[in-house]
Amino acid sequence: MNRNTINVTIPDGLHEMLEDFVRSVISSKIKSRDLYKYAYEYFLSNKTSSETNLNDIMDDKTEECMRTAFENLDEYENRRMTRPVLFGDTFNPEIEKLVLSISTNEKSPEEHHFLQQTIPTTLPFRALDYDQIEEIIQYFQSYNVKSGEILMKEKEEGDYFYLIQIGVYEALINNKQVKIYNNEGSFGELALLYRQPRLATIRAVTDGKLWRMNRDIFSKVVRFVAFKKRQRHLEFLRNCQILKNMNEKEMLDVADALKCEEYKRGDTIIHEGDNADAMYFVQSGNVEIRIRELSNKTDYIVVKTCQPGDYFGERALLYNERRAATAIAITHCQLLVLDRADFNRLLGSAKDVLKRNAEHYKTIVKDIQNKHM
Ligand SMILES: Nc1ncnc2c1ncn2[C@@H]1O[C@@H]2COP(=O)(O)O[C@H]2[C@H]1O
Repeated sequence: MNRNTINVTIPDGLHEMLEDFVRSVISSKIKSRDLYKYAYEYFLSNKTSSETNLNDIMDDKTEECMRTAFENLDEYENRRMTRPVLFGDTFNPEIEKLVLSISTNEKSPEEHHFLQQTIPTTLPFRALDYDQIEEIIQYFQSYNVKSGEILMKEKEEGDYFYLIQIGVYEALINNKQVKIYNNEGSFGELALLYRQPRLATIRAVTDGKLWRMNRDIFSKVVRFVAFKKRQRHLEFLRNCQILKNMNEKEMLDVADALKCEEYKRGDTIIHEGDNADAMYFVQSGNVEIRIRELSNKTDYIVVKTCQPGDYFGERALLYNERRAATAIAITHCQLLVLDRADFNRLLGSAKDVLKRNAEHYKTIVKDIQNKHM
């Protein structure tokens, strides 16, 4: 063999992987300066999702949820989206375009309006913007149902996700009714999200009208929503002073762990004296931090007004104590919530920064109280 010849083996799939990446860069119009960042996120999300199978997502939390599901489907539905949605497929940011080759069907203005109003309130689609909702409306197809029709059967493979416009539907497990949908709600996403057999049978109790989306499109749309959510959280975290020493991977982990909560003006988010289970980042709106006033001159004093980018609720987690103050939404607010387990697992050295900042709280309260005297 010629001494200058090097024997190389090109792994199967390398060519396609690079080709997909290049196509994605071009179609997403990535600028030169963003190339590394984009590549990092692109390969990381592909890696994470291609390494994930049903066993990975069936962790303790999910298993516990599944068990609960058989007893109480409602409870499961409330909790099912509290963890990041993961799939066996590789994620491709090209789905951003949602160019999907299925026949779409025309909608009347009333139908369009119904979908426009209902989609954002449906769990799998909550993170979508107005434009994206407009885009996915076209992939819903109407489906008229007759009373008694079985829409899906327990233990069978999932085919469609359904959104209810009209009609009453019952969910049955082992022929026992576990839930009733009365002219609103959605069903059929669990089997599609988790690649598992249907957990329940759904039967129409009355004639009705549904909107449905097939498995492939649903999974693309939901992965797109998860991708968008991650991007949005990352963007927010990159501007957080307390996290500025974190590397990109650590920040991605935090981004995935965050859960978005909305509060109306006047809502109490946490209450002084309560046990603590999470900390909060203010994504939009303002939150007032109030402490009960013991001198009785006022009911409470305002120790801080949190702006977008600020955080609160970390102190009780840091010191394993009860809440030292009450937090009230003084405008409509969107908050990013990090629960206790993720706080302990993911914040690392950022906790030292939080501790240093929390050391000033007592002085701040004293200063304010002195001003009130
Ligand atoms: N001066 C302050 N004293 C106590 N808590 C404060 C103060 N300013 C802001 N806070 C926040 O209010 C939160 C109430 O819940 P925690 O005690 O978990 O954490 C507290 C802090 O994040």
